[in-house]
Amino acid sequence: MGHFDAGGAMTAVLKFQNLTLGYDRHPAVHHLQAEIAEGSLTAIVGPNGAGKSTLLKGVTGTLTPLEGRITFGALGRDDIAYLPQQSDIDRSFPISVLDLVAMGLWREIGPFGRLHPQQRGRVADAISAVGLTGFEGRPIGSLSGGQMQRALFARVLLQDAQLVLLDEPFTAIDVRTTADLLGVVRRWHREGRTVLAVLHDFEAVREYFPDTMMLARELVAHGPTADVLTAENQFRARSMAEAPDTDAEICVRNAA
Ligand SMILES: Nc1ncnc2c1ncn2[C@@H]1O[C@H](COP(=O)(O)OP(=O)(O)OP(=O)(O)O)[C@@H](O)[C@H]1O
Repeated sequence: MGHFDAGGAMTAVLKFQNLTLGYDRHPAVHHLQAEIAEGSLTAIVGPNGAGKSTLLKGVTGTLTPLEGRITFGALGRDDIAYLPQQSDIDRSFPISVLDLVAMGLWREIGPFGRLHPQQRGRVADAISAVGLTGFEGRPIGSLSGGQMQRALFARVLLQDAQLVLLDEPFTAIDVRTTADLLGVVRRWHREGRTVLAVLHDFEAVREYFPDTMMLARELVAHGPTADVLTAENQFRARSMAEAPDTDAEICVRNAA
């Protein structure tokens, strides 16, 4: 479960090698070189449009690199649980909280499988762990934003993945719900899972996330949170993000 092997070397769960990701050949993340240690709890921060969500989409495989690559240590890509931004989720889909959460067992039961009693118990445990007992039959469209986020966390809990990706999990979520869900994140960390979370609240990052990666299209800094969240790095990130994007087409830097 540790970050380091017997020789003290870091065990990487994920490696970004000269990674460029983008849309229609317009890069959003440039030439990223970084490694994510097994069991680490890392916040991804940076200004709007910095490429944070794009990076997570690269890890899930939704986006194929324009250049460079992403490699997975001992893990396969199917050992990832991903919580997208709330805005990317279709709440009009007519399913209950129970069905949404039970989708976390999809790998075990397949698309049309029935839940065994033992699996029903695990679904109930996950719903209880996020404080949603009593909401099982509610259509997801009737939930508040915070209740929906609790349900999505329960689904991730059931997925039992070694790598957990969270995209702005606490945006527009109240203090109490955030505290409860941060408890779930700490549990994953204690269990030795690797967690990457896109966050905007630096106070929460300082308090709960030992490591931070700061992006502004390019990597600004990556390492222990106190070393990364400096005023100087924040200033650099802002000026990099505000600079006009001269990469109208695929970036050719380092290509020569
Ligand atoms: N589907 C898309 N098609 C085209 N461009 C996109 C798409 N999604 C994102 N982009 C662009 O890629 C860049 C990075 O976007 P991304 O969503 O990764 O930023 P972010 O750091 O997550 O920002 P925020 O903090 O605002 O959520 C932005 O310039 C954005 O406009």
